[in-house]
Amino acid sequence: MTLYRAAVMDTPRDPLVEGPDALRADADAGLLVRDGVVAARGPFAAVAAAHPEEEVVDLRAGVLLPGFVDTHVHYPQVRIIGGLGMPLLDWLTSCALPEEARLADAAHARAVAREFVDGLVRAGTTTALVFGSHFPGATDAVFAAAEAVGLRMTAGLVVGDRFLPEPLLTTPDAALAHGRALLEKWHGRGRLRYAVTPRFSLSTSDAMLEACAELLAAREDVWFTSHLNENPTEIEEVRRLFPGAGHYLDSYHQHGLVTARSVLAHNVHPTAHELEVLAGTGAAVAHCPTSNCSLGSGLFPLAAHLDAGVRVALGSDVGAGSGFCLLKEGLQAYFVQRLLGPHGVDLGPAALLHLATRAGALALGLSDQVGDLAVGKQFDAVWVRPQPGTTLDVVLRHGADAPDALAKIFTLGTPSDIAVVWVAGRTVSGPSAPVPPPLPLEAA
Ligand SMILES: O=c1[nH]c(=O)c2nc[nH]c2[nH]1
Ligand SMILES: [Zn+2]
Repeated sequence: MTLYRAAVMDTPRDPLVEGPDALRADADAGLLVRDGVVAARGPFAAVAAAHPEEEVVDLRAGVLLPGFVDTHVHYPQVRIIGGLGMPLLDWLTSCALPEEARLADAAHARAVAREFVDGLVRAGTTTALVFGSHFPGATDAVFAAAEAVGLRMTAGLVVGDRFLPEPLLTTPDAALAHGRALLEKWHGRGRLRYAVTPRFSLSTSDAMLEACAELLAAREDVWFTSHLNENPTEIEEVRRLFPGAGHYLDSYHQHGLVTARSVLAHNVHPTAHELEVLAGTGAAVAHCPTSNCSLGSGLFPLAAHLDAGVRVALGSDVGAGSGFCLLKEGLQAYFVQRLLGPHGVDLGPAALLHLATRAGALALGLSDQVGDLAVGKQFDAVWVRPQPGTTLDVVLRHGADAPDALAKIFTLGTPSDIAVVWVAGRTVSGPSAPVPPPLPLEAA
């Protein structure tokens, strides 16, 4: 057992519903961790007195937060982060899809999988819903990389049978067979789960979406993820391709793909009826603010989602998004709501923390395990500890109170300020993280 002593902040209650007081901030907390689980929590003096024999790890030089939960991120796109200046469909054609085709090469895919998982944990992400690759071998590689590091990951084979470059195309039968094999191998293994992942309606025929439905029905605890209402040109094209669908969401819903185990990314341009269906089914939306800004997709209507009762969490959407760190996504979400003026939601620091942690856990059906640091939860945590003398270090030393410190962390924090990351009590990034094996590049 280990007794961590730290300033701890988390949001077991929802600040978007209950207001800023929902931030739980303990200036000098003791968290006793046994077998990767928070076994006791309270004022440090009280927990230490009750467990005098435990080794104490003193983290008071920084702030301890729950591990971040990224609800939308693309594994094959790590190396193309930063492709600026294009709207969605141009960016896909000239930037993302050519790079994704390179994952046909197994050694390349393994290297990218390692870079991807490493990028996530260095940024403090301990749980992620991941778009895999169009290639079964490459998707297998990202599961293996996540398992090796210990990342809590839900992912799946990305499938499509139109719009894509030829090497990325598949058929409904092949998608089903490959998806089933990956699901049987990885779903429920350790912290890994499978998500049925059609790329987006634009790249999937009704027959492909029917194959997705068949795979989703294979096991009751399998997840579903895809894209929705990201860009006006995309939406228009989906309307043309699915004349029988009432709207974009309907192209999935008609096949039974929209449920409480569905996470749809973006939804920047929803109709009122789509919000109603999302709320009614319990499906969640992954809000990807840096991606939406970078591709010029639009300003996310968070208020309309919340008013309709739709669950929303954050996604980095790497590689259209500008990096893995959910602190940056939180800040960008805040900026976007400010730009919406009277139509924006007032996102205080507690709301940003919730969106980056517990909201993601809720969206992924994992809130009984992760998302906050209550007793009984897994010790998935990040220690924000800026290097002495950095601007974040300076402003934290002159902060007023806990919400103020949290606002500063979201404003200035980067992966280099995240000193240690734990998943289930084990260090996955930081000084004592296991050194990963060498890249298998010689196999190329
Ligand atoms: O932001 C996005 N990134 C993608 O890779 C993608 N594919 C379909 N739609 C998409 N949107
Ligand atoms: Zn995406």
